[in-house]
Amino acid sequence: MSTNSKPPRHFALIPAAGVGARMAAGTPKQYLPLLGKPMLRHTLEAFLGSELIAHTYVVVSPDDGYIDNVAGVAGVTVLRCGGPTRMDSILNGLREMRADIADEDLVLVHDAARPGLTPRLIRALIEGVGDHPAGGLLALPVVDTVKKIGNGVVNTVPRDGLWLAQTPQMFSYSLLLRALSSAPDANAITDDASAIEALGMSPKLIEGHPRNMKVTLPSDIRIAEMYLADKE
Ligand SMILES: Nc1ccn([C@@H]2O[C@H](COP(=O)(O)OP(=O)(O)OP(=O)(O)O)[C@@H](O)[C@H]2O)c(=O)n1
Ligand SMILES: C[C@](O)(CO)[C@H](O)COP(=O)(O)O
Repeated sequence: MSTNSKPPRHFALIPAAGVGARMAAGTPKQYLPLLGKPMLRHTLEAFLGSELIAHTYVVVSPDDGYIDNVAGVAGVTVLRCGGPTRMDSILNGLREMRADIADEDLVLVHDAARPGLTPRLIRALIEGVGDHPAGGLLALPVVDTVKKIGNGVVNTVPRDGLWLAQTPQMFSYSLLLRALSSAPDANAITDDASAIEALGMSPKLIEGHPRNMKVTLPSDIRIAEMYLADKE
Protein backbone atom coordinates (compact mmCIF):
# COMPACT_ATOMS: atom_id res chain seq x y z
CA MET A 1 0.00 0.00 0.00
CA SER A 2 1.51 3.36 -1.00
CA THR A 3 2.34 5.62 1.90
CA ASN A 4 1.29 8.66 -0.08
CA SER A 5 -1.60 9.63 -2.38
CA LYS A 6 0.27 8.61 -5.54
CA PRO A 7 -0.10 4.98 -6.68
CA PRO A 8 3.11 2.92 -6.63
CA ARG A 9 5.17 2.93 -9.81
CA HIS A 10 6.35 -0.23 -11.62
CA PHE A 11 9.99 -0.85 -12.52
CA ALA A 12 11.56 -3.72 -14.45
CA LEU A 13 14.78 -5.32 -13.25
CA ILE A 14 16.31 -7.71 -15.80
CA PRO A 15 19.13 -9.98 -14.62
CA ALA A 16 21.33 -10.43 -17.70
CA ALA A 17 24.72 -11.28 -16.20
CA GLY A 18 24.71 -15.03 -16.81
CA VAL A 19 27.11 -16.93 -19.05
CA GLY A 20 24.64 -19.38 -20.59
CA ALA A 21 26.65 -22.51 -19.69
CA ARG A 22 23.80 -24.89 -20.65
CA MET A 23 23.47 -23.16 -24.03
CA ALA A 24 27.21 -23.63 -24.58
CA ALA A 25 27.19 -21.10 -27.40
CA GLY A 26 30.47 -19.28 -26.77
CA THR A 27 28.48 -16.02 -26.48
CA PRO A 28 26.33 -15.36 -23.39
CA LYS A 29 22.91 -16.62 -24.50
CA GLN A 30 21.13 -13.31 -23.79
CA TYR A 31 23.02 -11.86 -26.77
CA LEU A 32 22.33 -14.69 -29.23
CA PRO A 33 20.26 -13.57 -32.24
CA LEU A 34 16.60 -14.56 -32.38
CA LEU A 35 15.00 -13.60 -35.70
CA GLY A 36 18.10 -11.49 -36.30
CA LYS A 37 17.82 -9.48 -33.06
CA PRO A 38 19.70 -10.14 -29.79
CA MET A 39 17.58 -12.06 -27.27
CA LEU A 40 17.93 -9.31 -24.67
CA ARG A 41 16.64 -6.72 -27.13
CA HIS A 42 13.39 -8.69 -27.53
CA THR A 43 13.06 -8.79 -23.74
CA LEU A 44 13.73 -5.06 -23.36
CA GLU A 45 11.14 -4.26 -26.04
CA ALA A 46 8.40 -6.01 -24.05
CA PHE A 47 8.93 -3.54 -21.17
CA LEU A 48 9.55 -0.54 -23.44
CA GLY A 49 6.24 -1.38 -25.10
CA SER A 50 4.30 -1.33 -21.83
CA GLU A 51 2.92 1.99 -20.64
CA LEU A 52 2.74 0.52 -17.13
CA ILE A 53 6.53 0.37 -16.71
CA ALA A 54 8.15 3.56 -15.42
CA HIS A 55 11.74 2.50 -16.15
CA THR A 56 13.79 -0.61 -16.92
CA TYR A 57 17.07 -1.61 -15.30
CA VAL A 58 19.26 -4.35 -16.76
CA VAL A 59 22.02 -5.96 -14.72
CA VAL A 60 25.06 -7.16 -16.65
CA SER A 61 28.45 -8.44 -15.59
CA PRO A 62 31.07 -5.75 -14.94
CA ASP A 63 33.12 -6.95 -17.93
CA ASP A 64 30.16 -7.33 -20.31
CA GLY A 65 31.33 -6.35 -23.80
CA TYR A 66 28.00 -6.68 -25.60
CA ILE A 67 25.42 -4.52 -23.81
CA ASP A 68 26.39 -1.19 -25.39
CA ASN A 69 25.20 -2.50 -28.77
CA VAL A 70 21.85 -3.61 -27.33
CA ALA A 71 20.51 -1.34 -24.61
CA GLY A 72 21.45 2.25 -25.48
CA VAL A 73 17.88 3.53 -25.51
CA ALA A 74 15.79 5.91 -23.42
CA GLY A 75 13.95 4.15 -20.62
CA VAL A 76 16.74 1.68 -19.93
CA THR A 77 19.55 1.96 -17.38
CA VAL A 78 22.45 -0.51 -17.49
CA LEU A 79 23.86 -1.60 -14.13
CA ARG A 80 27.27 -3.26 -14.38
CA CYS A 81 26.90 -5.06 -11.05
CA GLY A 82 26.21 -8.68 -11.99
CA GLY A 83 27.30 -11.25 -9.44
CA PRO A 84 28.23 -14.94 -9.33
CA THR A 85 24.60 -16.08 -9.06
CA ARG A 86 21.24 -14.84 -10.38
CA MET A 87 20.27 -13.84 -6.84
CA ASP A 88 23.51 -11.88 -6.36
CA SER A 89 22.89 -10.01 -9.60
CA ILE A 90 19.35 -9.11 -8.55
CA LEU A 91 20.37 -8.05 -5.04
CA ASN A 92 23.21 -5.93 -6.41
CA GLY A 93 20.80 -4.36 -8.88
CA LEU A 94 18.24 -3.56 -6.19
CA ARG A 95 20.89 -1.80 -4.13
CA GLU A 96 21.97 0.27 -7.15
CA MET A 97 18.33 1.29 -7.76
CA ARG A 98 17.87 2.59 -4.20
CA ALA A 99 18.16 6.29 -5.07
CA ASP A 100 15.55 6.09 -7.84
CA ILE A 101 12.79 4.05 -6.21
CA ALA A 102 10.41 4.24 -3.25
CA ASP A 103 9.88 1.40 -0.80
CA GLU A 104 6.31 0.87 -1.97
CA ASP A 105 7.18 0.92 -5.68
CA LEU A 106 6.90 -2.45 -7.39
CA VAL A 107 9.79 -4.26 -9.03
CA LEU A 108 9.17 -6.80 -11.80
CA VAL A 109 12.18 -9.12 -11.93
CA HIS A 110 12.36 -10.78 -15.34
CA ASP A 111 14.93 -13.10 -16.88
CA ALA A 112 16.69 -11.71 -19.95
CA ALA A 113 16.40 -15.33 -21.13
CA ARG A 114 12.60 -15.06 -21.44
CA PRO A 115 12.29 -12.99 -24.65
CA GLY A 116 8.70 -14.04 -25.41
CA LEU A 117 7.22 -11.74 -22.75
CA THR A 118 4.64 -9.25 -24.04
CA PRO A 119 3.03 -6.04 -22.74
CA ARG A 120 -0.23 -8.03 -22.40
CA LEU A 121 1.43 -10.52 -20.02
CA ILE A 122 3.00 -7.63 -18.06
CA ARG A 123 -0.46 -6.08 -17.66
CA ALA A 124 -1.96 -9.45 -16.67
CA LEU A 125 0.61 -9.80 -13.87
CA ILE A 126 0.24 -6.22 -12.60
CA GLU A 127 -3.57 -6.29 -12.66
CA GLY A 128 -3.77 -9.86 -11.35
CA VAL A 129 -1.54 -9.19 -8.35
CA GLY A 130 -3.05 -5.79 -7.57
CA ASP A 131 -1.98 -4.66 -4.11
CA HIS A 132 -1.47 -8.17 -2.72
CA PRO A 133 1.20 -7.66 -0.03
CA ALA A 134 3.13 -10.82 -0.98
CA GLY A 135 3.34 -9.88 -4.66
CA GLY A 136 3.07 -12.49 -7.38
CA LEU A 137 4.48 -14.12 -10.48
CA LEU A 138 3.54 -15.53 -13.84
CA ALA A 139 3.41 -19.32 -13.90
CA LEU A 140 1.87 -22.24 -15.81
CA PRO A 141 0.03 -25.27 -14.41
CA VAL A 142 1.81 -28.58 -14.98
CA VAL A 143 0.11 -30.56 -17.77
CA ASP A 144 2.43 -33.59 -17.96
CA THR A 145 2.77 -36.42 -15.48
CA VAL A 146 5.66 -35.74 -13.10
CA LYS A 147 8.16 -38.44 -12.15
CA LYS A 148 10.79 -38.30 -9.43
CA ILE A 149 13.97 -39.92 -10.71
CA GLY A 150 16.32 -42.16 -8.79
CA ASN A 151 17.65 -45.35 -10.26
CA GLY A 152 14.66 -45.28 -12.61
CA VAL A 153 11.35 -43.91 -11.41
CA VAL A 154 11.17 -43.40 -7.65
CA ASN A 155 7.56 -42.23 -7.65
CA THR A 156 4.97 -40.24 -9.57
CA VAL A 157 4.48 -36.79 -8.06
CA PRO A 158 0.78 -35.79 -7.89
CA ARG A 159 0.52 -32.88 -10.30
CA ASP A 160 -2.66 -31.30 -8.91
CA GLY A 161 -1.74 -27.81 -7.74
CA LEU A 162 1.76 -27.93 -9.31
CA TRP A 163 2.72 -24.88 -11.36
CA LEU A 164 5.95 -24.00 -13.18
CA ALA A 165 7.26 -20.55 -12.19
CA GLN A 166 8.00 -18.03 -14.90
CA THR A 167 9.00 -14.39 -14.62
CA PRO A 168 8.30 -11.49 -14.13
CA GLN A 169 8.01 -11.95 -10.43
CA MET A 170 6.68 -8.75 -8.86
CA PHE A 171 7.14 -7.47 -5.31
CA SER A 172 7.43 -4.17 -3.53
CA TYR A 173 10.98 -2.87 -3.52
CA SER A 174 11.27 -2.96 0.26
CA LEU A 175 9.89 -6.50 0.59
CA LEU A 176 12.09 -7.93 -2.17
CA LEU A 177 15.22 -6.25 -0.82
CA ARG A 178 14.46 -7.51 2.70
CA ALA A 179 13.68 -11.04 1.51
CA LEU A 180 16.80 -11.45 -0.61
CA SER A 181 19.04 -9.78 1.98
CA SER A 182 17.80 -12.10 4.73
CA ALA A 183 17.56 -15.32 2.72
CA PRO A 184 19.46 -17.98 4.72
CA ASP A 185 21.27 -19.11 1.55
CA ALA A 186 20.35 -16.76 -1.29
CA ASN A 187 22.39 -18.85 -3.69
CA ALA A 188 20.33 -21.95 -2.95
CA ILE A 189 17.11 -20.31 -4.12
CA THR A 190 16.40 -20.23 -7.83
CA ASP A 191 13.63 -17.65 -7.96
CA ASP A 192 12.72 -14.48 -6.09
CA ALA A 193 9.36 -15.78 -4.89
CA SER A 194 11.19 -18.46 -2.87
CA ALA A 195 12.75 -15.73 -0.73
CA ILE A 196 9.32 -14.18 -0.12
CA GLU A 197 7.91 -17.59 0.79
CA ALA A 198 10.79 -18.03 3.27
CA LEU A 199 9.32 -15.04 5.12
CA GLY A 200 6.07 -16.99 5.48
CA MET A 201 4.28 -15.03 2.74
CA SER A 202 2.33 -16.42 -0.21
CA PRO A 203 2.78 -14.70 -3.58
CA LYS A 204 -0.08 -14.92 -6.09
CA LEU A 205 0.26 -17.13 -9.15
CA ILE A 206 -0.99 -15.50 -12.37
CA GLU A 207 -1.29 -17.68 -15.48
CA GLY A 208 1.44 -16.85 -17.97
CA HIS A 209 1.96 -18.31 -21.45
CA PRO A 210 4.22 -20.95 -23.02
CA ARG A 211 5.69 -18.21 -25.24
CA ASN A 212 7.24 -16.78 -22.08
CA MET A 213 9.57 -19.79 -21.96
CA LYS A 214 13.10 -19.59 -20.62
CA VAL A 215 15.66 -20.07 -23.39
CA THR A 216 18.11 -22.45 -21.71
CA LEU A 217 19.22 -25.15 -24.16
CA PRO A 218 20.15 -25.02 -27.86
CA SER A 219 16.87 -26.75 -28.74
CA ASP A 220 14.97 -23.80 -27.21
CA ILE A 221 16.18 -21.30 -29.84
CA ARG A 222 13.89 -22.34 -32.69
CA ILE A 223 10.90 -22.68 -30.39
CA ALA A 224 11.49 -19.20 -29.02
CA GLU A 225 11.79 -17.82 -32.58
CA MET A 226 8.49 -19.46 -33.48
CA TYR A 227 6.75 -17.65 -30.63
CA LEU A 228 8.50 -14.36 -31.42
CA ALA A 229 7.30 -14.61 -35.01
CA ASP A 230 3.75 -14.98 -33.68
CA LYS A 231 3.10 -11.44 -32.46
CA GLU A 232 0.33 -11.41 -29.83
N1 LIG B 1 25.06 -14.81 -12.15
C1 LIG B 1 23.94 -14.67 -12.90
C2 LIG B 1 23.30 -15.83 -13.45
C3 LIG B 1 22.16 -15.66 -14.23
N2 LIG B 1 21.70 -14.39 -14.45
C4 LIG B 1 20.55 -14.18 -15.31
O1 LIG B 1 19.43 -14.87 -14.77
C5 LIG B 1 18.56 -15.29 -15.86
C6 LIG B 1 18.13 -16.74 -15.69
O2 LIG B 1 19.28 -17.52 -15.49
P1 LIG B 1 19.69 -18.74 -16.46
O3 LIG B 1 18.62 -19.03 -17.47
O4 LIG B 1 20.20 -19.83 -15.60
O5 LIG B 1 20.91 -18.09 -17.27
P2 LIG B 1 22.43 -18.52 -17.16
O6 LIG B 1 22.84 -18.55 -15.74
O7 LIG B 1 23.18 -17.64 -18.12
O8 LIG B 1 22.37 -20.00 -17.77
P3 LIG B 1 23.27 -21.26 -17.26
O9 LIG B 1 22.70 -21.64 -15.93
O10 LIG B 1 23.00 -22.29 -18.34
O11 LIG B 1 24.68 -20.79 -17.22
C7 LIG B 1 19.32 -15.06 -17.16
O12 LIG B 1 18.75 -13.95 -17.86
C8 LIG B 1 20.74 -14.76 -16.70
O13 LIG B 1 21.42 -13.84 -17.56
C9 LIG B 1 22.33 -13.27 -13.90
O14 LIG B 1 21.89 -12.13 -14.11
N3 LIG B 1 23.43 -13.43 -13.12
C1 LIG C 1 13.52 -17.61 -12.12
C2 LIG C 1 13.14 -18.79 -12.97
O1 LIG C 1 13.09 -18.38 -14.34
C3 LIG C 1 11.77 -19.28 -12.57
O2 LIG C 1 11.46 -20.47 -13.26
C4 LIG C 1 14.15 -19.94 -12.87
O3 LIG C 1 14.20 -20.40 -11.54
C5 LIG C 1 15.54 -19.49 -13.27
O4 LIG C 1 16.38 -20.62 -13.16
P1 LIG C 1 17.84 -20.55 -13.80
O5 LIG C 1 18.50 -21.85 -13.48
O6 LIG C 1 18.51 -19.37 -13.14
O7 LIG C 1 17.63 -20.36 -15.27
